[in-house]
Amino acid sequence: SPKWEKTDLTYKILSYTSDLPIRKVNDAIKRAFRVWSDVTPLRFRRVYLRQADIEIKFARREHGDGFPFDGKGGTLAHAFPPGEGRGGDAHFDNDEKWSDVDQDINLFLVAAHEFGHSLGLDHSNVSGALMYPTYSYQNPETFKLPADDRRGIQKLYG
Ligand SMILES: CC(C)C[C@H](C(=O)NO)C(=O)N[C@@H](CC(N)=O)C(=O)NCc1cccc(N)c1
Ligand SMILES: [Zn+2]
Repeated sequence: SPKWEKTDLTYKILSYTSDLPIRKVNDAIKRAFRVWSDVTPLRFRRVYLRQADIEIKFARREHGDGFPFDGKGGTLAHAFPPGEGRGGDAHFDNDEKWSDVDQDINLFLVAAHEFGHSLGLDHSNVSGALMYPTYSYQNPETFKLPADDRRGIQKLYG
């Protein structure tokens, strides 16, 4: 499966959700990247003006990549595997109710899952894994990367 051939990756946030303050979105995304940099040699740096490896945006319905979102529920977000151009990019469905700590859709958890895809991981069939296909809420304060996900990312970048 495709992987990044460099360890210093850049990301850029192109748009936001109105459900959360900008600083909380920035922080959730920063913490979601840290899930993966904590267990690999990968480093993530935010850029503001230049093009980035991983471009992040919130969008609804058709948003220019041929994979339209579907309104509230269903698909929450999607991300492209590593590569040039839109490779690595992560899009979040702006028709979801994004949350920081309570039970709506937790942005940190979804972003951590999407960035797994951005780094080259597919879905896992291990229930409880971050890369399991369906979302289940867990307290982001006590989040610990499950063993299956750590194994998967270290196989790619260990
Ligand atoms: C076919 C894909 C475009 C589905 C899409 C996904 O997997 N994106 O990465 C997605 O939004 N899946 C939902 C499935 C669902 N509505 O339950 C999901 O929760 N994925 C994000 C997610 C977040 C956090 C943890 C886990 N395990 C999954
Ligand atoms: Zn997924």
